[in-house]
Amino acid sequence: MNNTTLIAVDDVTKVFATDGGEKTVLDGISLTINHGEIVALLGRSGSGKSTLLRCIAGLIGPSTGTVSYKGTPLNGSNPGTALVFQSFALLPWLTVLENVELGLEAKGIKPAERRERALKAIDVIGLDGFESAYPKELSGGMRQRVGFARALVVEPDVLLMDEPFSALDVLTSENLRSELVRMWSEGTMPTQTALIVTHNIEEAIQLADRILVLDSNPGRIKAELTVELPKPRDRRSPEFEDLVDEVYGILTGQQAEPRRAAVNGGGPDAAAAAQGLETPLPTASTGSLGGIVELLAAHGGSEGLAEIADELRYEIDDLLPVVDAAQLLKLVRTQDGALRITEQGRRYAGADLLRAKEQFATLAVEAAPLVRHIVKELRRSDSGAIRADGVLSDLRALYGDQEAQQQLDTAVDWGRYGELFEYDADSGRLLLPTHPDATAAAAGQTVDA
Ligand SMILES: Nc1ncnc2c1ncn2[C@@H]1O[C@H](COP(=O)(O)OP(=O)(O)OP(=O)(O)O)[C@@H](O)[C@H]1O
Repeated sequence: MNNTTLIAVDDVTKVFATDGGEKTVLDGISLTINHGEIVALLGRSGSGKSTLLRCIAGLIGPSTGTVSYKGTPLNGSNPGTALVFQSFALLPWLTVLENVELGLEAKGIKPAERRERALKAIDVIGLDGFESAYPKELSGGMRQRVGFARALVVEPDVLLMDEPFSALDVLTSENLRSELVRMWSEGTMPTQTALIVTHNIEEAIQLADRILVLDSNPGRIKAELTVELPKPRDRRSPEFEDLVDEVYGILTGQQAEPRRAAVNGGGPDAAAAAQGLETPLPTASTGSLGGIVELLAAHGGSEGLAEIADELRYEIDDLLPVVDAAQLLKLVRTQDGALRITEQGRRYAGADLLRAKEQFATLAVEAAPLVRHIVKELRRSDSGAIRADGVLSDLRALYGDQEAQQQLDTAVDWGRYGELFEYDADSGRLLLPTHPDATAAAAGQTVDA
């Protein structure tokens, strides 16, 4: 591999404004992309992968730090890159050929050369014969090939891909991915250097020479792995499977970091911190929590995370919050990419519904600060009821609108299951189970505060 650095990201931070203040999405990110290598950026949903990719493409600027292309800091879009999006982003009224030519038109290249280069890119990416088709006449896989052709036609030094296979069905994405690996290995791919954003562990291992694992909240580089297995890689090989386990180990080793509210001045911020609300609840339903503990019990108490994801057909974004929640409640623990049931977990799996609920209630009050906070406030109130809005506004300062609501919804799900409190959507109140309106609220059960 040639070690010329094409892209250097130096101590990049990105902060977005939210309703309650601001949110640090990327924090102190430094990385390089060298000529001839394929780098994967792997992380959970919301870890800032797309934001980092957009900073590298120069579509947005970092709040602090720099992104450089061949040693020159960017000032606007990155001239050495082209993007492939998850959603294809084709213009429906243009043919395949015209869609591919579009990127060249923007660069002021003359029509004859445009046509010649577009035809070549179409040929390389396996779209020969479809030049005059319109996007709607193509399958998802073919449309994404157009997306690749449109990026490759400008002959970028670095191809930037944002989850390019995630909108495709499993077989189509497998097919396109394998084809790209083959083209890279055989040297028929015009662009030799790439950065791919993905939340799919196997995809990262299949494609990349180097994997950067991003931590969430805020996004930081948590680990870097070099993948030295020869390509094409056999995902059934023990080496491949070991790597999958290693990445699962890295991703689940993550502790939820206390959130620092960005509101200056400290008022609601300090109050929220005192209540422990800055430690987020993993957004897992009680049903999925019970399910994972039972699955483990049925598997003799221990199973690899990759196998569990396979069995449940879960992506990491579905599985990891459930694992986090089960770990938080000490029902399971992770070890080297495997999940093990704890004594507590065994009791939970073996209990009848009433006992399971009681046990859950104790564990949730012990380990989940938001649930504990709501129970405490309810017990403190004379009426046995509090307004959900008040809790929500404390959460907003820490998490922003959407995530604050998600936090409250999860706490309500947990509180209800453990029969710790009820939520009455009509009046927007949280209620102790002994409150006269609690039974009616339990019968309603919709959460849309
Ligand atoms: N323009 C913006 N304003 C405010 N917040 C934003 C903005 N863009 C992204 N965010 C927030 O930044 C966080 C990271 O988003 P980003 O899309 O980069 O993550 P991701 O790892 O790519 O996740 P996903 O896989 O779900 O796309 C999210 O919480 C998102 O809500």
